[in-house]
Amino acid sequence: MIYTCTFTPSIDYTTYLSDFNTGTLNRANDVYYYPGGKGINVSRVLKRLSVQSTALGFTGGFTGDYIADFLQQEGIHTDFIDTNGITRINVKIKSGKETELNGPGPKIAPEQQALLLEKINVLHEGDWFVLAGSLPDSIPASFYQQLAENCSKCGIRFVLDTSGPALARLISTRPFLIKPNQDELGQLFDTTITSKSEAFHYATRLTDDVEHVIVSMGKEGALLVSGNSKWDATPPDGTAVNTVGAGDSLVSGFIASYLQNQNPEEAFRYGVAAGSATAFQMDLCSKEDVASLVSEVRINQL
Ligand SMILES: Nc1ncnc2c1ncn2[C@@H]1O[C@H](COP(=O)(O)OP(=O)(O)OP(=O)(O)O)[C@@H](O)[C@H]1O
Ligand SMILES: O=P(O)(O)OC[C@@]1(O)O[C@H](CO)[C@@H](O)[C@@H]1O
Repeated sequence: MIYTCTFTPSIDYTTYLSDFNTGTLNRANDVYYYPGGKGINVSRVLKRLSVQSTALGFTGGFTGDYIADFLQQEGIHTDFIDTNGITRINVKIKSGKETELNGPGPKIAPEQQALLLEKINVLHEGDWFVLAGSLPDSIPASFYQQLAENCSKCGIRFVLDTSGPALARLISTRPFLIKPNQDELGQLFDTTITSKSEAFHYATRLTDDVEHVIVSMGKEGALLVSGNSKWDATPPDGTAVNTVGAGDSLVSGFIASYLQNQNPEEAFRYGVAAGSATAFQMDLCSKEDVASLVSEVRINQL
């Protein structure tokens, strides 16, 4: 079974307008209210790729109810913990350029943290635990470390897609897969990454601890380093409409394919196709979208 865990879910209030200016009134042409947060996106895409998962995490208030109802209507099993607060609304402005305004994560009390540990204690060998999105400062870093170490000890595949100090701290817990984007990888090494060769260089420095390191680089595609093997992917051509969730779709595509044939190169190809399929439309990709792009992903083994 796959469990995704989103500490900081959101409603993604996604607006389309022809022109956006700060310091004045703007009127949107179209608005959409998607359930968001990285782990939730992973669960949504997995479902579209015919893989069932349980979405864990912390939600609250009317926005939290909206997210849970939306996911349940899509046939996704949810098991959220109530925070007693209102889940954030993240604003995504599409006006040729993409501008994002993400709210702060929830305050999570010690008893709510304990509830999450209880839920995770039922996982067993062979399960997957996908910890994705920002991790609130209200929780001590030792808590995340404990979660991750429990996974490693029990033979649970731990997938980590977060950033900043939490990513730095959890690398040593031996995740199965991490997927920083190029900025997040740069932050990890206190540098700025501007090319794939630099990204390969830094990704390779993580392979003692991490089985598969994927670095996503937007329209430049992505790279995968697994042990001594390295692959570079060029994505299909297309017009980006909404890239929110593209990285999460890459993670979902990788997992969905890996479950079938345990082949990292094929999983990577499928993941990149899923990332691009999401980038090319308003909401997240469908299985048909991914199938139509997969042969257009160019993979080069180095
Ligand atoms: N403009 C684009 N054209 C083609 N493919 C794209 C484009 N943007 C993203 N992708 C695909 O999606 C993958 C992930 O994108 P990106 O690197 O932007 O992820 P991210 O920064 O983690 O995004 P998010 O946090 O919003 O999920 C890329 O590796 C690529 O395959
Ligand atoms: O603030 P975080 O947790 O870093 O990112 C949250 C977020 O931007 O990531 C998802 C896309 O990956 C969106 O659904 C969501 O709004």
